[in-house]
Amino acid sequence: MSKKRLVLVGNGMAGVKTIEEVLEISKDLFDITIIGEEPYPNYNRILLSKVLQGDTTVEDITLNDWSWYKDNNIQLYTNEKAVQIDIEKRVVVTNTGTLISYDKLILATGSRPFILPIPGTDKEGVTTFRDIKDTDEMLAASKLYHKAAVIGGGLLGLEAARGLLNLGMDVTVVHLGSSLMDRQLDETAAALLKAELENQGMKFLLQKNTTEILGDERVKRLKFSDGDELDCDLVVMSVGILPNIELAKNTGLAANRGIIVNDFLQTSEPNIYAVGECAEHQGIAYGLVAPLFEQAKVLAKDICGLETEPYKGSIVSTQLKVSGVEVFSAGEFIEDGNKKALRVFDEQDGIYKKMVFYEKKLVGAVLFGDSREGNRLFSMIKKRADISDTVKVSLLQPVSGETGESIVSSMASDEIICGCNGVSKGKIVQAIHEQGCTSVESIKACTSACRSCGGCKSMISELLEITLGDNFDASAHKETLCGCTTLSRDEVVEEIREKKLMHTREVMNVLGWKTSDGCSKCRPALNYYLGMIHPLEYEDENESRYVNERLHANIQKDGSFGVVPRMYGGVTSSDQLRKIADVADKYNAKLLKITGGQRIDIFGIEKDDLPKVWEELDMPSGYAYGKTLRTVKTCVGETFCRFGTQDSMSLGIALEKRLERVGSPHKFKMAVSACPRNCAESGIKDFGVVGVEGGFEMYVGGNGGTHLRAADLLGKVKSAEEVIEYASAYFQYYRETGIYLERTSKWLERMGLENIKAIIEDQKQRKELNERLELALSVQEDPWKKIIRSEKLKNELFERVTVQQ
Ligand SMILES: Cc1cc2nc3c(=O)[nH]c(=O)nc-3n(C[C@H](O)[C@H](O)[C@H](O)COP(=O)(O)OP(=O)(O)OC[C@H]3O[C@@H](n4cnc5c(N)ncnc54)[C@H](O)[C@@H]3O)c2cc1C
Ligand SMILES: NC(=O)c1ccc[n+]([C@@H]2O[C@H](COP(=O)([O-])OP(=O)(O)OC[C@H]3O[C@@H](n4cnc5c(N)ncnc54)[C@H](O)[C@@H]3O)[C@@H](O)[C@H]2O)c1
Ligand code: SF4
Ligand code: FES
Repeated sequence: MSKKRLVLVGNGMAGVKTIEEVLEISKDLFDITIIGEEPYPNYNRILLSKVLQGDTTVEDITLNDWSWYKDNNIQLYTNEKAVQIDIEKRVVVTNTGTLISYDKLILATGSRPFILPIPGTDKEGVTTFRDIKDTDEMLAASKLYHKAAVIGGGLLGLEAARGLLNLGMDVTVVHLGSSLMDRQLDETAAALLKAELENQGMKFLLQKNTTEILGDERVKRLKFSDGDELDCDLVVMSVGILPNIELAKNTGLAANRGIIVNDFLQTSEPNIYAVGECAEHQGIAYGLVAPLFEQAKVLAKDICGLETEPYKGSIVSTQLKVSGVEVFSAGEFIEDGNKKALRVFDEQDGIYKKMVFYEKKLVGAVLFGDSREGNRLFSMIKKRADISDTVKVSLLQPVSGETGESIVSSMASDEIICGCNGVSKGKIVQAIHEQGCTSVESIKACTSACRSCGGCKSMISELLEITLGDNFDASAHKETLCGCTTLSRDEVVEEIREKKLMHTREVMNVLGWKTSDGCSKCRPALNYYLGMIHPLEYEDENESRYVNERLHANIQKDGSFGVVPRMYGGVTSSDQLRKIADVADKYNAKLLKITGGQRIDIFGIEKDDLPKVWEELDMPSGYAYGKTLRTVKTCVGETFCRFGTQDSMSLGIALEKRLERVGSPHKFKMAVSACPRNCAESGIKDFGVVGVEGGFEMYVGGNGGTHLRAADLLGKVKSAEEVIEYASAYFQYYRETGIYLERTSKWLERMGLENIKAIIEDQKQRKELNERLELALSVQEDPWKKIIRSEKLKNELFERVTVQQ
């Protein structure tokens, strides 16, 4: 039987993926020809962001090199554009006059960037970000010019802006709406994202409508509808995309925004198909690879004559590829009358998680700051899983206990695990069984999974564990510090001590980090470990800290900040209250609120006003944002209460003054109650003290948050001095052995209460722990005062973005 002629127009990601799927079904069905306008073999467009950001090179993003076409007998025309289709004769005509006959024709012409219809877009220095040529243009411009304006604060614009920052440019993102990534994030997540990117050095002009690009030959300035202007010598236009449908339209195929296709990717002409960004299915033209790869699978089967499920549309998820930022969005992420949201917002650490439910189903999610659960939530959204028997908030916790079985194990074989590269669970399992893969790295090499954004890594690890069963070598799959290294927390800490490493960069270089900059998980963790190991020598890296810690205040939903001054033991004075009231009035505070830790939170302070507020308060920072001692809650105790057996306030104040400021793996809360009635809730604190006849009982590992845990009895002592000595030793032991971001409740369970007790009760070890803590405490100073004193710090942290009028 003679082969049929299959022609593909568009040598991009969706088209070539379809050909790969066809070849996998059979190499003997078709004589294949591909026409591509770009001069390259098929490459991974997604990774252009990484090329611009300096994480990889153009050479490394090729998906199928020239030899692949040859080996598969594919006739390839590059640098050639299909300009006409003769439906009667079944011939494609290219711009060079080449005639190519087909039996089946696939159009995969992708999209082109939308160019704003304003004067000046033809000036030198105005570019888009779509292909290798654009990327090269930006790389070259960064060597000659300094000020870049990126128009459009969507995924593409932000990834471009991060790349240009990495190239040393001064970058301003000009965005039409009031919040970034408005197609993927709600306002809260967008505000957190903006704050994080500002701290990386990106500048923003929101709600700015660009009306003209000014300059002579080359761009000099942008002009906005409100009359403002912005100097720039490079403009990147990233305001969305438009499907390439001209060829289809000229041929008379039905088209709307994209080329209209049915559930088998057929156009209005029986032998012509469309796939990828150029195709419109049920009114949607997708702009992400995962849905395009799903289409490719259906199309390949159909075209090869195999029975296939129809394509019914896709639910999409996105992740921003900017190092140091974890953002995930999937499905319907905005609530309305019928769709209800569940939000968890850890303001201290800038972690925000939102799930949107419709009836008994999870239909959307937004994660900021910690996106580990993204893949699992996405899988549940896609499956429309019934979650009526699940405690909803537990969906945000790692799989175990309440959430039941692992999502990966319940996935069907043809479900996609790596969306970026279209790799299914079945293909990965096959690689494990047939090619002996035992690690994510080998899976990457054998299947291409995990080669792009890395978002599928945890699922691949889980699949390896499930598939290899008893043969799974846990030590080979130990919990690494993060994806940038193969080392665990303990190994990294040991290496830092042994090799006397002093900077985060040095750790990354010497210990062979896979990324040049680390990520949002390892940078703050390394900063903590280095400070804990070298308390006197290490210079804290503010830029490695989370946004609240960097700015020493708590960012709020509306972008303003909450300020919490220290009130030792929850005790205040009329003088302090007057100052707080004055500051609140003067800086238009929106709310004054008594916190759970017995102090006052002044909400609604603008970022630029923070140093003035601190100066006028003239009180120490309450570290309400820090991974350190937060508060020591006290009851009034024997001073006023008739049940009180001990002076709880004095002890609370002494403990707070002793332990404040020094960093710990996570926040640390304390309480002192003067009798077993326990009014200060000592039983749910990291370290709680209860006054009893003849002394004090000390309780540890309590937690009153999401994972409620009653504290365990550490022991009983006679005097307040002994409490301070034990508490200090306990705190230091946690500092030295805790995993960054591990609360004491988890730490205690991991280490074992008896083991901890043995250390703290040993007089010699207790003394040594106290001495080491003393050393760390000796170099602490109040951060608010430090910033107020230093013009340089003030400028770095609170500088305004200036707009030329
Ligand atoms: C910088 C960047 C980063 C991205 N990051 C992500 C990401 O992280 N995750 C994600 O899911 N998606 C991402 N995307 C989107 C993703 O790359 C696209 O969705 C995907 O490449 C679309 O595939 P396609 O085959 O439909 O189109 P394309 O990959 O654009 O391929 C179309 C090809 O057809 C050619 N062509 C067009 N017309 C003709 C013609 N008449 N004759 C011959 N050839 C023609 C074009 O030159 C092009 O090479 C990103 C896009 C960019 C630009
Ligand atoms: N990580 C990823 O998944 C990733 C990365 C890059 C690109 N992409 C894809 O590539 C495609 C293109 O990305 P994009 O960011 O250009 O598209 P987009 O449509 O997602 O975002 C464009 C943004 O520009 C804004 N905008 C529109 N008009 C404007 C104007 N006049 N001035 C200023 N801002 C304006 C919009 O509000 C929108 O937020 C999308 O399909 C996207 O999904 C994905
Ligand atoms: S804990 Fe005891 S001493 Fe303290 S306030 Fe309550 S009843 Fe009084
Ligand atoms: S999902 Fe992006 S690399 Fe796998």
